Amino acid sequence: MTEIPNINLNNGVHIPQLGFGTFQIKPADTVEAVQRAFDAGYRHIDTAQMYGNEKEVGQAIAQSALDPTDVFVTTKLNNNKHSRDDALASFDTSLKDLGLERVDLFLIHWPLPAVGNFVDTWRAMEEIYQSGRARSIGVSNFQAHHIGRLLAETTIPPAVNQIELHPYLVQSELHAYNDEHGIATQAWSPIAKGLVLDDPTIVTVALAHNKSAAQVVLRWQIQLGNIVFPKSATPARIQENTAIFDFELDDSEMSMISSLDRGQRTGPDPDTFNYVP
Ligand SMILES: NC(=O)C1=CN([C@@H]2O[C@H](COP(=O)(O)OP(=O)(O)OC[C@H]3O[C@@H](n4cnc5c(N)ncnc54)[C@H](OP(=O)(O)O)[C@@H]3O)[C@@H](O)[C@H]2O)C=CC1
Ligand SMILES: O=C1CO[C@H](CO)[C@@H](O)[C@@H]1O
Repeated sequence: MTEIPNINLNNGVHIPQLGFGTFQIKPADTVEAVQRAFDAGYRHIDTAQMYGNEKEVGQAIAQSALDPTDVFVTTKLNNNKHSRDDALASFDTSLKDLGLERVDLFLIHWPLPAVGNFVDTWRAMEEIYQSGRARSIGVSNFQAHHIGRLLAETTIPPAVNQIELHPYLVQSELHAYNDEHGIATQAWSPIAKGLVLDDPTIVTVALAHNKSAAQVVLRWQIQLGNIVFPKSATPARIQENTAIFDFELDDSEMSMISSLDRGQRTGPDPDTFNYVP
């Protein structure tokens, strides 16, 4: 595998542009899956308090031959932890479960507009950042108007905005907004949970490059400058999803894939999602 490139975040921290997603990997399967990911060359793991597998991600890191500082670890604040005290306490629990002294990136998982306190939650994230125990802080599922409030009312700009983004939900405007404010875009469900893999345009481009549809979509993401962390519990796919740095899509192929946009979400709409467990 060619080396995975890094993206330089707005605070100078480097993040590998390709990582490994762990949503819906059962705790009992997580150590093995993450270990396979390390063996395949991934050095960036995306987890969340919500996924219930932080302990197992931590075990995989501890059991590997890697120095923990060589693995970029992201976790996310759960929706029922938005108050300052809960945010600080749950962050401590995440560190304990992961077995780490610090994480590389800590995100607010959802803005929860009806709950209405994400600006205060962000101030707790700033405290965590200032304590040095999260090398970077960011947001997930924030729309431009949510980020606008953070930029206007708080001190530290988010390093990333992690949003649903794939060929059926290209998010050009939000991506441009993130760029304009120096915020890196992370694409969750980068292959739309598999939904886009039978698309005839993607299949045609894949055939032209002798690559799989998933590899072509991930390559499209990389060339857009997005940070991706496809999830797979299948050993061959974990490997396959890394083989995306030995070919390039031309401008016309990039446009063909981007033009598949149909504003189709596979997950909740951030403006109306207010679920608190
Ligand atoms: N911030 C947020 O709100 C969210 C963040 N995320 C993060 O993003 C990560 C990725 O998103 P996710 O929703 O998992 O969706 P993905 O777009 O990564 O798709 C995962 C699905 O695609 C399958 N798959 C993976 N690779 C291939 C391949 N090469 N060929 C065919 N099928 C493949 C997997 O199957 P199999 O496992 O059986 O191989 C799985 O069913 C999550 O794991 C999580 O870390 C996700 C959702 C929301
Ligand atoms: O991270 C997550 C995994 O996917 C779920 C369903 O799409 C999301 O709600 C959640 O944010």
